[in-house]
Amino acid sequence: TSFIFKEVCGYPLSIFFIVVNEFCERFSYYGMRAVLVLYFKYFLRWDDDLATSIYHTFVALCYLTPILGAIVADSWLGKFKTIIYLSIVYAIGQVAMAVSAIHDITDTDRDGTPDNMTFHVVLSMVGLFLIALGTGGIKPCVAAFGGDQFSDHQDRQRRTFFSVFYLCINGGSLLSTIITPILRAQDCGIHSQQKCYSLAFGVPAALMLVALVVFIVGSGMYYKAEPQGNIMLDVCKCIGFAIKNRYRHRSNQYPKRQHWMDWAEEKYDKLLIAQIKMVLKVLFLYIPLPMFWTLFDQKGSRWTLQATTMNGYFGSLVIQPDQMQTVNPILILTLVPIMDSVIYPLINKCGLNFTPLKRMTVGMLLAAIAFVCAALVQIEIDKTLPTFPSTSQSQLKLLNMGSETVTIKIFNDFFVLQASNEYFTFEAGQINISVGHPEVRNTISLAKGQRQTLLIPLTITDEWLMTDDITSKPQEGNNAIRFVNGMKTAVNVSIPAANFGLIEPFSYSNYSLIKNGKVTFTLWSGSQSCEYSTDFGFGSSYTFFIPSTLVFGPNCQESITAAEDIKPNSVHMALQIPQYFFITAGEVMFSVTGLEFSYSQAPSNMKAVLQAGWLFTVAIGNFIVLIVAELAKLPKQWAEYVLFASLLVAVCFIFSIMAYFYTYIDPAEIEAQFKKNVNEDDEDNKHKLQKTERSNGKINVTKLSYYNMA
Ligand SMILES: N[C@@H](Cc1ccccc1)C(=O)N[C@@H](Cc1ccccc1)C(=O)O
Repeated sequence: TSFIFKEVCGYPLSIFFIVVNEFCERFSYYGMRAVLVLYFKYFLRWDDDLATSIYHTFVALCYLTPILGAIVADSWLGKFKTIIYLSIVYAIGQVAMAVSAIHDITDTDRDGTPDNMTFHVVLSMVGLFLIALGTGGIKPCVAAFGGDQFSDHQDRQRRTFFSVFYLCINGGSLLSTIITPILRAQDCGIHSQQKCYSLAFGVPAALMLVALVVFIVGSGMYYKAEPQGNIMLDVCKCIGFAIKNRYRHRSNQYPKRQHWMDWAEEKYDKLLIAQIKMVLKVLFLYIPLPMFWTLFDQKGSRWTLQATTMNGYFGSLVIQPDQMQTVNPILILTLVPIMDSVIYPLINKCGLNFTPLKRMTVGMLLAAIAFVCAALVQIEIDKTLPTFPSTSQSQLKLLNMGSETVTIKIFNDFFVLQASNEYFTFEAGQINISVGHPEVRNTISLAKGQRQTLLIPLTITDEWLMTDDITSKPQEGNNAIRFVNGMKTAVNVSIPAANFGLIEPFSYSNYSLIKNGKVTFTLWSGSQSCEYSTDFGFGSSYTFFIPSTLVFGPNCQESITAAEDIKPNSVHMALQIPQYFFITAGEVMFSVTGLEFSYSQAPSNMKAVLQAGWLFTVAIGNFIVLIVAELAKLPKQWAEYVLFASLLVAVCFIFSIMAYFYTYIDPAEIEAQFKKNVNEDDEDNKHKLQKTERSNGKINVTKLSYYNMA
């Protein structure tokens, strides 16, 4: 097809539209993904399990649909039209998501909650399906279409293009993962104000429309390779015939052929057979690759969970656990230029031939190192975690509700108690406690596997109270807080985000989860009130004790005592930076190189198909996470990290052997030779090829015979 070819600094101008398109599309995808689980949980009101399963199913679907997009592009519509049509599908999906998040549409009673949840669920599921079809479908086409814009001699420029392409992906995803959570946190609505998911999905929808418009604007400048018929069907038929023919000629009387695909020669074009061999060779090399993604994709799940058990205070800045993920695109934006302009040229200068497959091998090793770092951090975290009772043990803490100190005797040990912060561990089911002078004795039954607090009353002859305490770290960096009322009157405790309710005299509230930062509690007793402020870190649990002597006034700061049930997270989130550094350095070496490798080693009519094969390794990697985590079931998280690191090192070893035997090819050169020779007889053909071999020394005999040209 005809197109206007313009070059800027040796690069086709058309790639400008392609990289801007990719920037907007990735903004759209990652922005929507950043708030998806919260949308399920808080808008659609799904439980955690359903929300995470639907989320992972969606992500997996996004990496399976590239196969569909690639087949349509390479066999039928061509990459350009496939990108246009599937981008429209994608944008419709994003708009459907934005509309599904407008609560006012079905909020007939105007109470701020949707009244017809089915409408919102169905619309958002249709939206997600269209998005998965769109994003996955265009993904292999956009990268390959970008590669198509370069001519055969522009290898260096094409490599730079793939690096810039990767930078745009990460620029877009970085911006959107920062912006959409902010948009979601705004309040919006027509009749009532609610969290603004419609805006958080609306902006990605708008960016997808921008991506589409930018791509269409560049239309006249693209080189558009024509699809060459239903290539995938031909490939399948050709492979099927080769297998059948080989089976038919299995007896020793038939001479062996160099490659099993050569058994298709009786019926199929030699060029097609050669192209299939190229694809199969690369696909075979892909077999170990999913293991890299298995580790890579855990930064979104396991590493974020790890961050929830860490301290996120960076001076006055507080980093939330899921915000640590933005370290990845930030590092990509710095590492890709450093690698391209410093590290790789330096390695070249040292005379080392750092081939794509060697880079990918090093990338895998770096990812394994990242997991060893994660394991070391986990060991540090584990040291700070409380020791919870085993199923045969009980733990007990004592809290003196009176103002006088009391002497307590448990078995034969004496304790002088104001308020205790410590849990004592017991193997026995019952313990004898003697309190005060003269002694009051009591036999306490303890619950196995539980933590409990014994509230010793003001008058020790009164009834003794036992509370059940929290036995796991609060999730997602929250703090679990409760109040014990030691007063003779009921007290109401509230904060803007929670109400602990009315706490009866000598009793206690349930735990409430609150975020980190400074919190001011307001305590009410009748018309009297006072305020108590305190700072919370991440992942702690406290029991606040309101003493009988409390005097209501402007503040009750001095009177209330805090018993620490679980210490706040003390290992700093900055310790995760080395693991992020290594996994991202690994990603640059593995993923950026792999993207370009998949393009450069693919025959011209199957470029998108090989890109889809590359993305398929991501989908398989995600499934392996589920399988290994389910099968291994290791009691310690650090051991699981070490297991994944070891598996990757083993896989990396196998890959390096496979890579050693891989011979790089120039598909364009091989295809050109086939086309040149198509009408010439065998003798003439051989003669010409020998001449080529002598003149450019690039194509070697093994390669010619492998592709059956000689
Ligand atoms: N580094 C990632 C982008 C990212 C952004 C924010 C949080 C985590 C990751 C990236 O470049 N992704 C690329 C390539 C890729 C990586 C993994 C699986 C499939 C593709 C992308 O195209 O999204």
